[in-house]
Amino acid sequence: MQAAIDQAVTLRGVGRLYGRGDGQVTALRDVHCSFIRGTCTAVMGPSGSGKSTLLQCAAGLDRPSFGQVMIGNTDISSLSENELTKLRREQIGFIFQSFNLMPSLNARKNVALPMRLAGHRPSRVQVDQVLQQVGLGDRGKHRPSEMSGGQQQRVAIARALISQPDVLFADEPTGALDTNTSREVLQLLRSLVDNAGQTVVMVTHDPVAAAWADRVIFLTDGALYGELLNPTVESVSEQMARLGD
Ligand SMILES: Nc1ncnc2c1ncn2[C@@H]1O[C@H](COP(=O)(O)OP(=O)(O)OP(=O)(O)O)[C@@H](O)[C@H]1O
Repeated sequence: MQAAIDQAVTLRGVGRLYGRGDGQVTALRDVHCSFIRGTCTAVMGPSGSGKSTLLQCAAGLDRPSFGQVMIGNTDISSLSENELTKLRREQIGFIFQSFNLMPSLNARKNVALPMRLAGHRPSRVQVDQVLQQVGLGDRGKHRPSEMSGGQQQRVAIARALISQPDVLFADEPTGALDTNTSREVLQLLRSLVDNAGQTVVMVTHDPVAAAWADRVIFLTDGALYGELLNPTVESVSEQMARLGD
C-alpha cells in the first residue's frame, strides 16, 4: 500500500476579498493546493495575481474570507487570535524581501529576538548552532550594517529557524539581492530542504530562483492556473511568458 503523502500545509477553497462594494478586490478565489513536507515550492504569477496574499493566508498572517487553511492537522481558520499567534511562533518561519532585521542588534540578538519576545531565552549554543547552519558561525557579533545583503538574509533565515518551524515561508527572499548572493541564499534554502527535511514555500518573480524548487505553482487573477514539477529556468520562463508577464 502506498504511504499517505505528508502535507505540511493544505488550502481548501481559500478566497480573500479586500474592501467592500464597488471597490472590492478579489485577491484569491477558490484556491485548493497543498505543500508536501520536505519539499520546496515556488509560487509565481504576474504582478497582482495574489501570490503574497496566498503566502500570508497559508502562514496565518492573514485570514481568508472563505475556505480552510490546515497547518499539519490544525485548521487555523478555527483558531482564536492568541492560539494563532502561538502557532505562528512555534510552527511557522517567515522571511521577507527586505530582511526586517533590527539595525541596532547584532546577529545573535536578532536571531534570539522572536523567542525573547515570546518569553523564552534561547541558549548561546542554540543561537550559535543556527547561525552555523546558515554559514555565519563567525558573524554573531556583527550588526546588519556590517554584513552584506546575502549575509543579512541568512541572519533572517537563522531567526526564522530558531523555533524549528514546520514550514518556512519566504516572500521574494532574493528580490533585494544580486545574482551571486541570490544563489547563496537559494543554495541555503535548498540545503535546508535536502539535508534537514525543511518545507519551504517561496514567492518569486525570478525563473532562476523558481528553478531551485521541486514544484512551481502559478497564479493568475487570484486563481490557481497550473503547476510545473522539476522546473527549469526555461520551462518556468515559457510558462510566465504564456501568462503575459
Ligand atoms: N490590503 C489590501 N487592500 C486592498 N487590496 C489589496 C490588499 N492587499 C492586496 N490587495 C490586492 O489584491 C491583489 C493581489 O495582491 P498580492 O499582493 O497578493 O499580489 P502579488 O501577486 O503578490 O503581487 P506582486 O507580484 O505585485 O507583489 C492585488 O489586486 C492587490 O492590489
